This record gives sequence, structure tokens and C-alpha cells, in this order.
Amino acid sequence: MKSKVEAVDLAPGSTAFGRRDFLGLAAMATVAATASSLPKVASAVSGASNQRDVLEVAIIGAGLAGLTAARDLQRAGCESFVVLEARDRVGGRTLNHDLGNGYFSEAGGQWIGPGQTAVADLARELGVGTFPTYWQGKSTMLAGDARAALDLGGVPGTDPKLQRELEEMARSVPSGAPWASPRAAELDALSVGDWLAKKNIAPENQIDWSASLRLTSGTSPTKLSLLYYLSMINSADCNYERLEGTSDGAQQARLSGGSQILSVRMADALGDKVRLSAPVLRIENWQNGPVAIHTPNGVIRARNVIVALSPPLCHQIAFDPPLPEKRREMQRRWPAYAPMRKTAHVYKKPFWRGKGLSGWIFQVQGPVLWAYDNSPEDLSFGVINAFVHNGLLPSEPKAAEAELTRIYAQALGDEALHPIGFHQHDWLKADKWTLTCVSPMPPGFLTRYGEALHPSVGRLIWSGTETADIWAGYMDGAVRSGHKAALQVLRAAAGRTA
Ligand SMILES: Cc1cc2nc3c(=O)[nH]c(=O)nc-3n(C[C@H](O)[C@H](O)[C@H](O)COP(=O)(O)OP(=O)(O)OC[C@H]3O[C@@H](n4cnc5c(N)ncnc54)[C@H](O)[C@@H]3O)c2cc1C
Repeated sequence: MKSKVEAVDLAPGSTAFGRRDFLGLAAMATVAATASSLPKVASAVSGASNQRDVLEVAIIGAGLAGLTAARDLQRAGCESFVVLEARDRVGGRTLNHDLGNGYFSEAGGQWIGPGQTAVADLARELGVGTFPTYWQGKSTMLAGDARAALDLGGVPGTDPKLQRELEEMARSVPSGAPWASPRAAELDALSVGDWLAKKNIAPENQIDWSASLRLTSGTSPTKLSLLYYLSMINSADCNYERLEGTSDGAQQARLSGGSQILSVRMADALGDKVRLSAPVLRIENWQNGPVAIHTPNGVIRARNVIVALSPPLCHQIAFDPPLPEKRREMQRRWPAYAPMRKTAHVYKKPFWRGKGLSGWIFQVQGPVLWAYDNSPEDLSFGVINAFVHNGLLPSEPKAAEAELTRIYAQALGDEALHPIGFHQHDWLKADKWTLTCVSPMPPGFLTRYGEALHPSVGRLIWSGTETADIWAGYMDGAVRSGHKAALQVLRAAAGRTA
């Protein structure tokens, strides 16, 4: 079992000036360039709004990506936009479950970690604090009636030698465009399972690989493209533990007040520019504009559209004329339906901590994929959250609670028999406005369809976490994609007045 993060080797010929430094400088340069053209942009935008019913921008989706784009536009002086959101709430794949007295448990995205600077900056700007994820103590493994307690040190217990091999391969797989890797065809022909099968992995490590990959990608190693997984490791500075770990990885910290608070605060500041319960059903005249965006409440016209949705959600919208074939096929075939169901057991206290237990539970065969301590920062009560296998746990809440309570008692002791609250959220069953929590990318997809993911077509600018250059699939990627889309619109507006 590995517990320490090792230093990342620099590629031959590289200097201590890393990719992050470069991206930081590039971002500053872009912001400076944008700021210097702001008066022009603002006037171009006010000019557009003079045409009464034609807005400069319509943003579809009030998740982190869409709201970040809207916030950036407003900060740049653009007032001619709306955000159209299908649901009666903002936040998309982030959702706070209210535990009462101002406490929340996150039913969707929740953790942030090192290198996820975009979401961390946003939190700071919005006055949202962070606190460390609890992982200290022994984790419990359950296999039938057998129980073992192990110190994992906050990282998955996979083989360090194989982790280094993956990191080395990840260097040649750019996170934002894996299909551009010189080894793309070879790596996309394999699943992670194919690759692992050649490595003679000990059975106990196979369980660890399988659990951590399923949690990260929503699918099993045999169904996950090796190319895609390497692009995720690349996002994490080519550091496996930074992707998969808690102590110094992407699961390192939580947002005070629950992750949905980011979207709620952005939406509050945007006021009536955010229109809830306004699903976009049809988009016409997207080639040259003005684009007509149809919702059940009426038609909005705009020069540009930021589509801040995952590709399968884009596919639910009718486009007239139809989108270019490659884009259409990419949306249609994008791997969706990675079901994720999260549960929360509430206790009077996090009693397991006093027993030297982390609250982490892994079950070899059973409904619990991973249970973990999700208690509030001030420990006024204890919470065990779990990612569970759909199909192995009854969907009816009372029955699900009882089954998990029994398992937690086996893992943590009899105190677990008395929860004071239970909550679950099944993203597959909730509604049709998420479809996929993460992307369970199969071999062969990215090399075939990846190139259609980023380029705008006509007046449509694609955003949403899936389009991010780093940390795609994560909250950080969503925020980055929102910044990028807003810059595209501002540049287009500045170009018209130049
Ligand atoms: C269970 C779970 C656990 C996760 N864990 C983590 C984690 O720990 N850390 C992390 O960084 N990320 C995590 N994620 C992923 C993270 O939540 C997402 O990457 C991020 O929130 C995506 O933001 P987005 O704005 O790109 O998309 P979304 O949040 O999907 O936003 C899209 C919005 O568009 C709306 N919409 C859809 N169709 C239409 C339409 N036709 N018209 C108008 N509106 C529409 C939706 O209602 C939604 O509000 C997790 C996700 C889930 C579900």
C-alpha cells in the first residue's frame, strides 16, 4: 500500500518552468488582452442590445460552466445575455442535500484538490472556504463476513510500479486533446483492463484498481479507454496519486457550505439574467445568426450561444439545420449513462473517528463501492456518505437505509445501527437534465470522434466540463470551460468592432 506522493520527474529537456506556470502566464496575457479591448467589447454589446430583441449571448445551462461564463461576461461589461436553465434550480451536477441547521451533504460533485486552481480561485472570489477531507485512521475492507482494517494513508492501494508506468505514458497524452497523442491509435485500442491484464496483478490489488477506476470514471477497467484514463492522469500533472488520492489528490478538500453554493452565489449575483425552468428544446439558424433558441416559455434571439452542456445533453436539443455530421455523431454516441447513486447516513457524532477508523469502507461483493466520512467541518454530527452499486441495493429508501446500516455496523461497530437521518440521490433516475455524471469513455471513441468536441460551429460555442483543456469531467474543468467560452464571445464581439 502506498501512502506518499512522489515528486514528478520533469521530461528530458524541460526546465523547472512547468505547464501550470505557462498556463498561468497565458491566462494573464489573455485577460490583459481582453481587458484592453473592454471598452470596445462593452460598446459592441450595447449596440447589439439596441436591436431590441437580439441579445449578444444566450447561455444554455446554469451549472458551473454556464454560470462562470455569465459571470465573466458581466464582469467584462456585457449585460446583453441570459442564462437558460432547464431545472428549477442552478448547480447542475452539484447538489446540496440539506441536513438542517445550515449543514449540507453533497449529492453530486464535492471535492477539489491540488492543481484545480480555477475552481479554487472561484471559491475564494465568492467567499467560499474549504476544509480538508477526513481520511485519517484505518479503512475497513469487507468480503462476505470477513473484515479487515488497513491504513491506506488517504490514497488508493494500487501498485506503485504500475502507477509510475501509467504516469510515464500519460506524458504523451495531452489532457485537452488525447486524440492528438502520437500514440493515440495504439493507446485507444486498449482498455485499462487489457493493459492491467498483462501485468500479473495480485488479486487484492485487482480489487483496488477496479474500485478506484470505477469511482473515477464510472465504469470498470475493462470498459475504459486507456487513452482516456491517461489523459486524466495528464490533467493531474502526470501524477497518479494526484488524480486518485485524497491526502494530496483531487479528493483533498471540500467546500464549506457544500459545492452547490458556488453556483447559488453566482446566480444570486446575476439576478433575473438566470431563467429557471426554461429547457432549450430547439435551436434554429445557428449558422449565421441571429440564432433562435426555443423554450416552452418562448423564443430568445441571440448573436452567439454558449452551450454549457455535456455532449449527450446537447443531443437532446433539435438543431435546424442539423449540426455537421461529425459533431452530431459525437453527441449521439458520447458514452452517457454512468449511473451514480450517492447515499448519506447521519449520526449524532462521527463515532468511528474515536475508534481510529477513517469511516472509509470498501466492500468486495455487495452494494458499497466506497463509503467515506462526510461529516461537517465542526463535527456537530457525523455523516457517512457512500457511492453504491445500483442493482445491488434496493431503490426504496427505507430498505436501502436498513441494508447499508447493517453493513456499516459490520464495518464500524454497533453504534452504526442508529442513524438519525438518511438521504439518497440516484442521478440516473433523478431527471433527464444530467444523463451522465462522468464520462465512461470506451476504447476507440476519442480517436474516432474526439476532434469534434471543441470547435465551435456557426454561432454555437461549446462549453461544459467535458470541453476543458485540463480537469475535464471535474468541477474545475467546468469553471475553466466557462472562462474559455466567455473569452470566445468577447473576442467575437471585439472582432466585429475592430
Ligand atoms: C455523483 C457525482 C460526483 C462527482 N464528484 C465530483 C468531485 O468530487 N469533484 C469534481 O470536481 N467533480 C465531481 N463531479 C463532476 C462535477 O460535478 C461536474 O464535472 C460539474 O459539476 C459539471 O458542470 P457543468 O456546468 O459542466 O455541467 P452540469 O453541471 O451538468 O450543468 C449543465 C446544466 O445544464 C442544464 N441543462 C441540461 N439540458 C438543458 C437544456 N436543454 N436547456 C437548458 N438547460 C439544460 C442542467 O440542468 C444543468 O444545470 C461529480 C459529479 C457527480 C454527479
